[in-house]
Amino acid sequence: MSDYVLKTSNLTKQFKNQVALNKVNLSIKKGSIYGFIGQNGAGKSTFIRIVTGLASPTTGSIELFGQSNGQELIKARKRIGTIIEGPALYPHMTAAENLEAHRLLKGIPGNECVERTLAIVGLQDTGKKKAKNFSLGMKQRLGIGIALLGDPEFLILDEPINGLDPMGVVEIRELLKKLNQEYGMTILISSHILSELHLLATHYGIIHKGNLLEQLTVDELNAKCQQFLHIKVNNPEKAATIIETMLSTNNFEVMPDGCIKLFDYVDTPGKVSSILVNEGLVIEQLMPIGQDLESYFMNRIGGIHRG
Ligand SMILES: Nc1ncnc2c1ncn2[C@@H]1O[C@H](COP(=O)(O)OP(=O)(O)OP(=O)(O)O)[C@@H](O)[C@H]1O
Repeated sequence: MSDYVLKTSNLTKQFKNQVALNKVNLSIKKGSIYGFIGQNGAGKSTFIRIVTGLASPTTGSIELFGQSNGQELIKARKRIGTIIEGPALYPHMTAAENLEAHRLLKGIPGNECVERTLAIVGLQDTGKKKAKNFSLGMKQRLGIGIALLGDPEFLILDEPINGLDPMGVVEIRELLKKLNQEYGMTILISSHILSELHLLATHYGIIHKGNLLEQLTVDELNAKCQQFLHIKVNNPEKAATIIETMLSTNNFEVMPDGCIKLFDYVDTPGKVSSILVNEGLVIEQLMPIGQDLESYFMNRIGGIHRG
């Protein structure tokens, strides 16, 4: 059994004079939450449409649950749950009625799944309230509920957080975490804002102008974005002792060249410098280094440097 739910090989989509995807080799590990990041027009929707079978590639191939051809690939696609172009809700129906209508459309036997799904997405207490009166976050959760009918193993969501208020973002994040951790679902979620996927994705893929620039794990991304104070003094050993005793932290590293990376006090460099100076050290350099997630993304795609 492959460890991967999805693997693409040189996936390319060319519209008349526009290359929407250029030889994309993307892989998604079973059990991961894969954050697919790219600006508007980067190629995310085109990628998702090909994976879900709504469009075909110009060249290249996809392997889904180990299947890449004909009927087997069609069968493998039945193991995907997705929201295509916004949740297909019936505005005059309640949450339960919406789920029931979609259950019948999908030909899923037995209506027990309706109550179960309502509970999973946290809409079990919405009673007679019609979908048109739901908040955006609730609508999105109902859309995810519809995608969950049929017990998919792989959930694909195109910009599900787009336009939600902060509360809605938290609701969706918590729901997706639950689906991943409690139900073992693998999730592909696209966004044009990297920081939206922070605290959620375990893996990231950055796409720009149809090219997959980088795939990295959350630990690799955090390491790249880690902020620290870069300190260069005349006596690093003494500085290390002072940091430990007077700043009560050992969250620092003395580098081979004698420079110190201090991972605490990044927002209060003045406190660090005054203590070091008071203890008689000469500071040659002391500055915060590192970047936030959004700056990393912008730098990676060649945008403006804000870090
Ligand atoms: N049917 C089409 N015909 C021609 N060009 C298309 C078509 N669909 C997409 N494109 C182009 O392909 C590129 C990638 O579009 P795509 O919708 O995949 O990007 P995206 O990352 O999903 O962005 P968005 O979030 O804006 O949808 C864009 O330049 C877009 O204009």
